[in-house]
Amino acid sequence: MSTRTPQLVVHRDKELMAEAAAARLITRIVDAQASRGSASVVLTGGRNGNGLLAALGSSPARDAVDWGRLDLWWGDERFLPEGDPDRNVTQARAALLDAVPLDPERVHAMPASDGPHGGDVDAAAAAYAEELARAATPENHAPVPSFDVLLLGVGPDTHVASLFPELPAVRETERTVVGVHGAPKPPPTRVTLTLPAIRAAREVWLLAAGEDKAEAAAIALSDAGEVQAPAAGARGRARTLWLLDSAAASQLPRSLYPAASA
Ligand SMILES: O=C(O)C(O)[C@@H](O)[C@H](O)[C@H](O)COP(=O)(O)O
Repeated sequence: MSTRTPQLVVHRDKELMAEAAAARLITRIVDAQASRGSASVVLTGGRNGNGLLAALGSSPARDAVDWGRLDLWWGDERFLPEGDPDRNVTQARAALLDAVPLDPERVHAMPASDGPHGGDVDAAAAAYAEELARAATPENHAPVPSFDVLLLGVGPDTHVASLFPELPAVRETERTVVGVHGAPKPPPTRVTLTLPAIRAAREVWLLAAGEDKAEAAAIALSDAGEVQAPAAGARGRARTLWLLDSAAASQLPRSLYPAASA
């Protein structure tokens, strides 16, 4: 199987999906820390991303992670004031980050709308792109680090991060981070990694649970174009993994549905 071909794992329900994904992520982080000294993970907003973080927090294996040697980045952020309950970073802190001994210097939250760039979301996006570029090394494949795992929730319209179908952000081919204006999912103003930044990750994991994701998963895993179906363009350099529950997998063509998943 080519590394460009997404792999699928289907779980009974979203709770099991979150627990299995958390166990998988712990293993991946521990392996990366063992081989390279540190690990880097890109977090996603949304219920499934937060469900994974909560499951990770309740896993006894969480103590296997060296939390001080983990870099955390975000795939997107809702452009709201610091501490706003709708910010992805606020939700991630509540779900897990406040409970583990992370190095604050390695927690790379995206700028808030009351931060140094004020309400200028494009300047905030450019600043985050610079932060990523500073963390990249010459052997990385883009002006962003080669993230070990980049997590993405999938919207019912096939959006990932804040890359919505047909909006300019999904067509970006140069910049690694852009501001989003007029997103169909509230709030309308957001900051997002672009597909070139996402595709610099070693592994991209897409999380989808529930009936309302079934059509999106089927479209993104067929021959859809990335401008119409952004999830179709989210690929990792070494691996692309879709983690689904059975409801989200219910409309997949039989040819894609894995033979033995639980
Ligand atoms: O800021 C956000 O809302 C996101 O990062 C977004 O891309 C999310 O991951 C999907 O909309 C899936 O969300 P659910 O997991 O809640 O369905």
